Amino acid sequence: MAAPEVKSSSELTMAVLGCGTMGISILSGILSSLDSLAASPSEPPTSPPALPRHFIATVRSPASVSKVESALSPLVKPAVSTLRVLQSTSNVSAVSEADIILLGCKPYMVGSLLTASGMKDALTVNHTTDHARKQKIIISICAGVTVPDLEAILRDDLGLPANDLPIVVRAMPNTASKIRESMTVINTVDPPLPDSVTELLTWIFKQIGEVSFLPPNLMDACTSLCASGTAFFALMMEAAADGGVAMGIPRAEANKMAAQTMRGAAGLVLEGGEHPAILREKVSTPGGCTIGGLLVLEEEGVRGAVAKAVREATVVASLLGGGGAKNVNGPRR
Ligand SMILES: NC(=O)C1=CN([C@@H]2O[C@H](COP(=O)(O)OP(=O)(O)OC[C@H]3O[C@@H](n4cnc5c(N)ncnc54)[C@H](OP(=O)(O)O)[C@@H]3O)[C@@H](O)[C@H]2O)C=CC1
Ligand SMILES: O=C(O)[C@@H]1CCC=N1
Repeated sequence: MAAPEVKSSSELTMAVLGCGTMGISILSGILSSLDSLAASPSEPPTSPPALPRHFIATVRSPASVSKVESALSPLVKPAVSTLRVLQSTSNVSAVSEADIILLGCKPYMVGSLLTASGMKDALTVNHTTDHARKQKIIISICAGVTVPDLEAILRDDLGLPANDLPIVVRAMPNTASKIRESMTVINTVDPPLPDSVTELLTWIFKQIGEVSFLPPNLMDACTSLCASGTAFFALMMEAAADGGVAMGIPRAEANKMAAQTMRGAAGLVLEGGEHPAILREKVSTPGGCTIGGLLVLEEEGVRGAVAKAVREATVVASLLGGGGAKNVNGPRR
């Protein structure tokens, strides 16, 4: 664990407030990426002028401090990056020190965390220095919490003057950030973010996977398709492996075969440029086993069920910012 260091102008500090499953996944990806960049310095420079190299992660409990330290410390390389893992009592000092603040807490915690005593000073722009350099960037990955929600908390609840508001960004990554295979959607805003901020955001999220920019009205659907989607595909993978086990394949082999087959199908679409429907047809020999299996899936309504799950999770996601959804799946069905 490295101690805080004097930063050069090309080094930014990023604080992750609430470094749980997602915070660990995102920091794992970024730390690995910084290490790879340092290992291949001859590559053409495509990075923004200043990169996040100093990281502060906060969590509530001492047990989580140990968990985050053991997950991330092996990825911190001296001369490349530094990391401090602190308890939530240090949220304000972490924000004070940071250029970029990633909100990785649960959606219902955002209000209390951003209005903690001392947070106003920690977030206030220092007008005695260069404004552009000192305006902090808050990136929220919290499901259902919109940019206007965050700005209202900062302006109305915390009392920050409008011209002192940090730059607020909503992004939706997924847990595959950990292996740098996230699908992250960044919420576009009007007026657009400054180019330098877009460049920095793109760099951050490109280090952990693919990045798309979409308007705010689609962010809940993106949360469902990309973030919850990891769990949806995991369930399908598990179901396919179960079928294999039922037909005699050992569990470990079945899990590996299901996962690699899913990866292969995804690769044919993403890298091979194949449309999913054409891919499905190419595998379906007339009178063969694939069409037999596919028709069972259609008769059982799998297509409709999967699409309905994406629609349902979109609705639930939209309710998470206002204190949480009650009776998930209850009143809407
Ligand atoms: N899980 C996912 O796949 C995805 C989640 N998201 C969003 O990401 C956010 C985080 O989700 P996830 O990582 O699953 O949640 P976790 O529960 O894994 O992580 C939340 C973290 O917040 C910490 N925490 C609690 N209170 C405080 C506090 N006052 N100050 C600082 N830290 C605190 C917790 O610490 P402790 O462990 O000590 O309680 C924990 O480490 C959510 O808003 C969710 O909507 C977005 C995309 C995908
Ligand atoms: O289920 C949830 O609420 C979180 C947000 C997106 C993925 N997991």
